[in-house]
Amino acid sequence: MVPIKTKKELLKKLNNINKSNSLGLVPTMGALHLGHASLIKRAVAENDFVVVSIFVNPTQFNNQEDLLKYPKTLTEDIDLIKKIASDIIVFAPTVADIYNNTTESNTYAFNGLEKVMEGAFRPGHFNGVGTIVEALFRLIEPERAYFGEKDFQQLRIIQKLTEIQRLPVQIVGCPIVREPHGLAMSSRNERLDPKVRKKASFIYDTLLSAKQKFGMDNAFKIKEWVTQEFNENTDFELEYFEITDVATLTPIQQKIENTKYRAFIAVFADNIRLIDNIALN
Ligand SMILES: Nc1ncnc2c1ncn2[C@@H]1O[C@H](COP(=O)(O)OP(=O)(O)OP(=O)(O)O)[C@@H](O)[C@H]1O
Ligand SMILES: CC(C)(CO)[C@@H](O)C(=O)[O-]
Ligand code: BAL
Repeated sequence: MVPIKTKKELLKKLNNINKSNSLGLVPTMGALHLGHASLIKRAVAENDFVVVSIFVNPTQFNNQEDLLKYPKTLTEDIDLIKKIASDIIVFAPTVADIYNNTTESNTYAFNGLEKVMEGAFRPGHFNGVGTIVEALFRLIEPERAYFGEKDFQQLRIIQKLTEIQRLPVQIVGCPIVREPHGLAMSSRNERLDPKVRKKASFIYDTLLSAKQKFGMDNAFKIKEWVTQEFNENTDFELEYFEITDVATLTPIQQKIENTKYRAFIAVFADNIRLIDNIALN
């Protein structure tokens, strides 16, 4: 399995596939783990052909250190993909090939979705994500594309992107895969000190307790409780905790009748930023 390095080569490969075959796309930034594997397996089960893209997209990073230190493990990534299916097409282009040396993002209006949580704390992030995902969709023209609920807000952004840009692709959301102690799998976990990584189950434990308390308390009280928990824990620094109406991802303070809620969290551990989320009802 040899990764395809250029758009031109990829188009040549895709042109050899009969148009009656379905094509699934799994966009990633590499350093693959079992969370990615679950997306790839689902794509393989639901499509005749699958493309996995591996591209650390510079325009979605608002922090240069985060970009420079992003783990890169292409050889191991290929091994993981090969074990799932030998005919998966791996697309691992260079920045120059994708952006033609102008690393500018498009500007999108995602109906306010881009202004809360990840959008608020990572300025320009969703414009960068939209730019690369739109470029991949236009290049590859998949019938289905697979995204993880670990990045739940991103999943919603991509659904909005396909709507506003009229991109004919079905977006498939996949459940969060966790490490044995509950920490959501993430490529950035590789950068954690092993001791801190073990302790980071604290993040998911907090979400589980918040879910339990949410049955009895209001959103404001839960937020106060979570803030207090993090104030007392010196290993982790809370960036945000929000309870949202899952239909709009608008943060709420009070419960509203007949509404589904989801809680979102972003935390720094060892200067590494981790996110997670949970359905509350
Ligand atoms: N634990 C997980 N469970 C399910 N899907 C996941 C998980 N981790 C990542 N994904 C999904 O895989 C796709 C590619 O994600 P990406 O390559 O950024 O990996 P990542 O582990 O999220 O890395 P990081 O959070 O460190 O950027 C995204 O759609 C993402 O939501
Ligand atoms: C969707 C994506 C591959 C775009 O670079 C990235 O944001 C990710 O890995 O979640
Ligand atoms: N997994 C989301 C991509 C990012 O953190 O930039």
